[in-house]
Amino acid sequence: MIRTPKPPSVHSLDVNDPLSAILRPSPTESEQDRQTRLRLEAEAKRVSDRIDEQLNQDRERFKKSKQDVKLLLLGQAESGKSTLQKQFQLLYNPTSLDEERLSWRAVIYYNIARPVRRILDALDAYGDLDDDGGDDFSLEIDSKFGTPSTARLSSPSPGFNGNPLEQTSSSILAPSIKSDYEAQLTHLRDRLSPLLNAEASLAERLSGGVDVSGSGKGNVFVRSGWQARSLLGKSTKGHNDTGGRFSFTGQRSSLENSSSRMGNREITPEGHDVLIEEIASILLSCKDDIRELWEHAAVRRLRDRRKLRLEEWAEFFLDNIDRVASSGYIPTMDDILHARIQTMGVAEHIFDMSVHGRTVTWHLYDVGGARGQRHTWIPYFDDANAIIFLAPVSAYDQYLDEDPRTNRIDDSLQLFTDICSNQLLKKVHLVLFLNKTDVLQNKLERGIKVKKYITSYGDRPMEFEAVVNYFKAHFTQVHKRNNENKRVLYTHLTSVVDTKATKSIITNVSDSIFRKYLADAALV
Ligand SMILES: Nc1nc2c(ncn2[C@@H]2O[C@H](COP(=O)(O)OP(=O)(O)OP(=O)(O)O)[C@@H](O)[C@H]2O)c(=O)[nH]1
Ligand SMILES: [Mg+2]
Repeated sequence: MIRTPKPPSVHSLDVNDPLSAILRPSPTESEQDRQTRLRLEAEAKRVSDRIDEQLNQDRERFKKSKQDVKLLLLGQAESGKSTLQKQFQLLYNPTSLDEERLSWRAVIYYNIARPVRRILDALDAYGDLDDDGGDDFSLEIDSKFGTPSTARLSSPSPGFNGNPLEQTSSSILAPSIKSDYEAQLTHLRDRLSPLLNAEASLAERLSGGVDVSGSGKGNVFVRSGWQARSLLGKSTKGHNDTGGRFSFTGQRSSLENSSSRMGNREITPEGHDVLIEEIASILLSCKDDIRELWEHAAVRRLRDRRKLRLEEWAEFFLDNIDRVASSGYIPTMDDILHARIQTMGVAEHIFDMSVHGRTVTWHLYDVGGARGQRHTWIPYFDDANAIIFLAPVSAYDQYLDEDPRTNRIDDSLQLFTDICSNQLLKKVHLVLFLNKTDVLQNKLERGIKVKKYITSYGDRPMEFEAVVNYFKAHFTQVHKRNNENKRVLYTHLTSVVDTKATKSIITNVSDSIFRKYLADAALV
């Protein structure tokens, strides 16, 4: 070996290599220059070694994660994916959801402020409806529903986008009743104005200032880890006592930036969340007005006539307004399961699960289901072991926020067709949740006819079993038509807000996903 009189450089210099020639120190290099060069080279080597080490770690993690189970939750917006994710979290990493309890107040308060505004707007638009006797608009139905792969229901009445304000008012009132009614309404509006004003601040808090165009009724989208904005100093990522992990996908840096920015401004040194405490006191002071509005005969009439259609979560929180608006309110698990906030992008949740004496790491991907979010799913298809596809069977009388001409069941069927026929997903274990069965039951009890929205349903009975079987047959047919690999479709009727029932379904589904995973691993 040739020893150089000077300390070796980090670069090995080959006399024939033109790059080495450039890097070679000048023969006239002074001692001071030499020291500087050596210091810089040592620093460069340190950085380079750190990068190598990081790359090695990433490679190891990637190799190991190849052995993990990857489960995608897919389905249209509002189908229940994030709610199902919360049920997984409750089952396999319960303390993490417990730690988030307080941060859910922002969502729940938003889930109250927004419907209160919609009720007032509907009252403005329709007045004290007592005239037309008719219920909601009628729809033309496309008989193509019988062929799900091309199924499409035709447009509802022009101008409708789920917002009653966009429909024309046809209120006719006796003048004296009208003035009483208007006085009442004006009074309520005044009393509720602080809450209405708070809506925008809540939206800003939840979205971190990100405005997503095409979000339909003006709903707020959140990125994974939004809870960090309200967690009063607790971290939502990293390991915790139970070994469960929660990680962010793709958007970590912007989330962390906004989290600390907002945290500094809005959390007092005593740990009080200024904005949320302020809104809690507004709610407390107008709790009776909200109840009065919610129970008002005019509002009941608008709901009965279906001029005002509130989503299940809005009804849930307005029904529970006394409890939720009380002082010192802390959300219950049931409240958290009912809270609604739209997912943006893909959120990855990681936890360990022990099945048949083996502990395996699971990656659960909860995706945003709105049309504008669906392109973000594709990078996750390559690696997926299993999919749970959620289709809300209660949605037969609803239309997409993103496209008010598309019936939600149609959209679900079309999306399911895309998933079943996707080449990247051909070998993936496939589970179908026909979800929101409790909401379906409720709609049928209220006499909301399936036939009115889906003519092909015809005169079949307005009974739960018949309706569910009808929808199930359509999904099964889609699967059969796109099933060269003869894969099994596991179907469950679910209401994912029901913790007890969902727990047993999750256990059952996890078990079958794991068996398939082991079988595949044995073949590799
Ligand atoms: N009653 C009832 N409500 C449900 C059920 N499943 C979901 N929900 C509610 O429906 C709303 C929407 O559910 P999410 O889980 O947020 O829907 P998502 O599929 O994640 O929606 P995106 O994030 O927009 O794609 C929430 O308020 C849930 O509480 C169910 O089976 N029954
Ligand atoms: Mg979601």
